[in-house]
Amino acid sequence: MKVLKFGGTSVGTVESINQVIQILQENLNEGRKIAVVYSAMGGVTNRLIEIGKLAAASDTEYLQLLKTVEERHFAAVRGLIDVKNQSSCIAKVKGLLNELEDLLRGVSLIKELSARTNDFIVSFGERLSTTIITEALKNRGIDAEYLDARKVIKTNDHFGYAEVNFELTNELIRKHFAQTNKLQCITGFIASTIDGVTTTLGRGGSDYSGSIFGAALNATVIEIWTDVDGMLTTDPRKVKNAFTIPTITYAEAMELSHFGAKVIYPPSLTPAFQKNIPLKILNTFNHKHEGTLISKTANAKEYAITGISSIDDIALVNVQGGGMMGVAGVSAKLFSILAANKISVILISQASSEHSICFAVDPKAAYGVKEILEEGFATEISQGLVDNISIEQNLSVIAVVGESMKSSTGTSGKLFSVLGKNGINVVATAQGSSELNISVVIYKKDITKALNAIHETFFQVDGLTLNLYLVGATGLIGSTLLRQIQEQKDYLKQRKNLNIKLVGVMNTKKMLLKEGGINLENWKEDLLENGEIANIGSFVSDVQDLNLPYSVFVDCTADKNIVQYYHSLLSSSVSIVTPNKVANSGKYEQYFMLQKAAQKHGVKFLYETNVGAGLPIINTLQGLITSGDKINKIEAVLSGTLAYIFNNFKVGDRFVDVVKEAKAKGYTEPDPRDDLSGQDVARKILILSREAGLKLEPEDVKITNLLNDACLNAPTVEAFFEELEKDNTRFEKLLQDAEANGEVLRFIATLDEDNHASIGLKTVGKSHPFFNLAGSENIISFTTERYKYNPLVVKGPGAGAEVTASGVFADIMSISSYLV
Ligand SMILES: NC(=O)C1=CN([C@@H]2O[C@H](COP(=O)(O)OP(=O)(O)OC[C@H]3O[C@@H](n4cnc5c(N)ncnc54)[C@H](OP(=O)(O)O)[C@@H]3O)[C@@H](O)[C@H]2O)C=CC1
Ligand SMILES: N[C@@H](CC=O)C(=O)O
Ligand code: NA
Repeated sequence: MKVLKFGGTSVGTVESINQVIQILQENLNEGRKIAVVYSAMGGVTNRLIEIGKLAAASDTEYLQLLKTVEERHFAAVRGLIDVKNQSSCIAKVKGLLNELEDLLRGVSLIKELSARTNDFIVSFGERLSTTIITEALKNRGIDAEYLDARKVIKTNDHFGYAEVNFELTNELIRKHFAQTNKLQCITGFIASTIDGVTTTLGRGGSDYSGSIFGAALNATVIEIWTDVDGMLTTDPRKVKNAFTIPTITYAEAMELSHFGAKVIYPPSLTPAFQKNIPLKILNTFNHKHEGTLISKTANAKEYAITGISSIDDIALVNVQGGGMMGVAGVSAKLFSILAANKISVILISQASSEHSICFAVDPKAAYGVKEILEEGFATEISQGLVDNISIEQNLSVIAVVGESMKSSTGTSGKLFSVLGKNGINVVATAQGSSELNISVVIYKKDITKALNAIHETFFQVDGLTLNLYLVGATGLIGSTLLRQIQEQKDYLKQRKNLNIKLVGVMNTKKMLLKEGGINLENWKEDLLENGEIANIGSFVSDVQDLNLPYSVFVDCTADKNIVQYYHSLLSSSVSIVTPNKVANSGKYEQYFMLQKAAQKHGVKFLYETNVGAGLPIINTLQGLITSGDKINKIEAVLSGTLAYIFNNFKVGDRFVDVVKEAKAKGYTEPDPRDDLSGQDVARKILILSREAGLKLEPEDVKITNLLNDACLNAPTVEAFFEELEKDNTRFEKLLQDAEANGEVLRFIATLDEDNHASIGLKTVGKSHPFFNLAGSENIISFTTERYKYNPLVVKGPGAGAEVTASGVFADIMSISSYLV
């Protein structure tokens, strides 16, 4: 024998009831013996409760609502049963509705609605749906019979949540089934007292009915048919990669549903669990899907956890007091007060110092709880043993559930690390000693982010996803970066199980954000066609409001204003990667604050390309410092542009043409004067000095500038080129003088032994290590305590789109390995 139970949505419409009939027909075709329990049509129970209340208030609107209930059931009859057979079913339905109407008239006359009457009113929901389905089955030639569960399920008179007399109920069910071979169509949710007064079975009522019948009949399985594909790893409305858990234990299912998984209400399935009858959660609307099998022992698990559930809205009550320490009985008293007042506690956490106990309750109950406790602990409060009962609202709880936690280590470590790296503050935590569940209380605003991050980390269904926001997307570095990511996408997916999802792009004119991701193949057209007017302030707030896990903000501009948003982004746990040097070369205080903000919020602020583009300079320097070395001196060629210019400028050439060439090759700053004025190199040596541990300010760097005032003050880049053309002889002379001595021109940055930073144009001879540089090559020589006699040297192309974008890309990649 198999017991099937169909919920409200499964019997909610003609189409869905047809699905139900098909499922039953398939079972019968296979020769299975089945019994079937039905809920009321979806929404009808609530409607009946509303109607009852209106009637008790003598509000005649109940009659209109009753009409809609009536119409819905008649429509079902018309849709399910052939015209020639409809009349007897219509008569039955009409009979029930008349009875209900009489009852409601009585309620409206006496203006009173007891729990007992309410149970009777709602019982019509299941009686109507089951009557219609039974007739529909008969109409299709199935030998079905209506069974009003009130005949066999016997309870006490706790109306609304009646308790079952199992001895009597089991006997009546068995007796009834022994007498009939017809397919039993059973009303869920309802029962009656021994005297025949209608009762209901409380929350999860129809599941409970299914379980009662399954247990009484020793069913091989109880199938709970609903509108989802079984129990999911987490809430699919919040996490799109949630998937069906194929097998789960009773205990896990209990835990998951205690913390909000709404598919079933396991306490109501206890009769089945006690008899070790497996349960299946199946989808009426996708009936070939395997669903979830709930049994005593589940199959070996692929993952460290089984599922994640959450309650969006909870409040924490914190009872605190120095006097609680070592005073026996405070928590006993606390929980007996809560129990006496029927306050249901979602989670409890007590510090081992016993200084405070906090517990989670429904937010609606929280202030009532505070009052009750203040009254209950009045003496302790007056004696100073309990000094504070406080409430914190706007919280959510997440429970990570799984029996495998018992046998594997590191689950909680991983959980807290995921939360930490995504800047999700844990307000309270509890772990059951059964090691079946770890619960964390977090701020409500972080719930979706937390569920996604935890789900991605533990299940890695579709790999881990970095959410990327790029400002400066249409620029040289930005667009090269997007092309490189696009080219590398498949490799990252296959080899690293990593996705880079471009969520936002922006330039000076437009901005575009898509939570689901912007296609890397046509992002430019998309931005142009669908982008809104650019506004960096609202772009940043959108990033913060989306609050996606593993977020990285990439600034590929040379803009000064964007930098003011860095701190706020890092504080919202968004990592930053940037080739833009402005943030790190402004006031020392700003540089320092950004470093601190990243550390504090568990995110990364990476800027390898600030110096020498993709060359590993910042990382090398950081490695030296963190491993305890001390920098004595840095000497470097740090401008790709100036290196290129002085490698290619020949006597007889126009200096301005070589500068234009460097620009065309993508080496210069958006405004090449930043390079020629020494500004760009000054920024770089300042950043290196700071990385080396010095608190230098921009004005501490001594600059020898290459440009005259006319060039510096030219209003546009074009006008600057015109001025530069006029200054050709000066550059030619510099070159001729150098060549006369067999030397070359090099723009060199130095941090000397006395911690003085300076930059300027120098001539170097053949024996100097900087003599042989080609193209846009940079060279950085670190003399340190450990590299005292022979400096550590990094050399290679230090500018250009490909090498810079790949340096930015490498920083993004290093964030991914830190986060996972
Ligand atoms: N070129 C190189 O070799 C290296 C460059 N860098 C650094 O990389 C950064 C980018 O350089 P590069 O790509 O050459 O510069 P580009 O001028 O080519 O690109 C700059 C991009 O930033 C956008 N932008 C500028 N201001 C804003 C703003 N306020 N809001 C939104 N978008 C803005 C521009 O938009 P729009 O397209 O609308 O103009 C453009 O897309 C610079 O900071 C540079 O110092 C670092 C190392 C090496
Ligand atoms: N304009 C810069 C680019 C790298 O920072 C340079 O020329 O080095
Ligand atoms: Na670099």
